[in-house]
Amino acid sequence: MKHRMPVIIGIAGGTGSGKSTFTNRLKDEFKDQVTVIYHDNYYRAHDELPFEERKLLNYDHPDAFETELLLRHLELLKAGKTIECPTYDYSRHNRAKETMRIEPGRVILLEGILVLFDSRIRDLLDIKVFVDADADERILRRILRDTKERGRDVENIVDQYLTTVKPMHGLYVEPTRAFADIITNSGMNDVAFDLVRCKIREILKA
Ligand SMILES: Nc1ncnc2c1ncn2[C@@H]1O[C@H](COP(=O)(O)OP(=O)(O)O)[C@@H](O)[C@H]1O
Ligand SMILES: Nc1ccn([C@@H]2O[C@H](COP(=O)(O)O)[C@@H](O)[C@H]2O)c(=O)n1
Repeated sequence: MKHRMPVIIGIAGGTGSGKSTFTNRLKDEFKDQVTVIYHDNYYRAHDELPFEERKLLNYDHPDAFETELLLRHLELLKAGKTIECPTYDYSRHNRAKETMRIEPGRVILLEGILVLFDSRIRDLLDIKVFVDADADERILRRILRDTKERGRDVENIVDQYLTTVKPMHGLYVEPTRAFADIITNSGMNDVAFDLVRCKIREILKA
């Protein structure tokens, strides 16, 4: 049977905006019919640096990501090939040893703060979503999440937010809203969810 190119849906937005919430709702709905790729898994490996230096790096600048690898992987998936996706360990600020095999599916969700930043990635996206939320809500959510799930303490989260997360958001994340086809005010917004859900159903039926 002829291979059909996967449709790639980019889900962008600031930290804590609700990207994963939105993505997970779609994954729950479509299960194995959609594949999720987390941009965070493409953070560069920094085995050459000790932990104390890795924790001070700027993780909100586009250069923090290995974009060439992500591009290559998206091209391979588009060509119907399987990829070995890297995985990331936030508690060590480094790429993990394990990789994840990803088979080419009909629909790929690509989620991350900067998935709409690079024009080469953007060109591979068929639908672009930007999840929006007020900065105060985002940082509060991040504090709760990162202390529970990413092995961080509040002092470190606040310091990182003020030195890199907030300024990079204004410079690199926020401007990509202009590229979005759909802007939603929350990952829990049912209308936006329904729009994307209908679109995916249509693609899977075709
Ligand atoms: N609309 C919302 N109302 C309340 N909590 C939310 C909402 N959206 C997300 N959250 C919570 O905030 C945290 C961060 O959301 P998440 O979807 O992981 O954001 P992102 O992937 O954009 O960083 C999670 O714990 C999530 O459950
Ligand atoms: N070692 C790292 C790598 C990334 N981050 C932060 O993750 C944020 C992106 O993930 P979201 O789920 O919040 O969208 C980004 O803002 C980085 O600052 C980190 O803290 N440490």
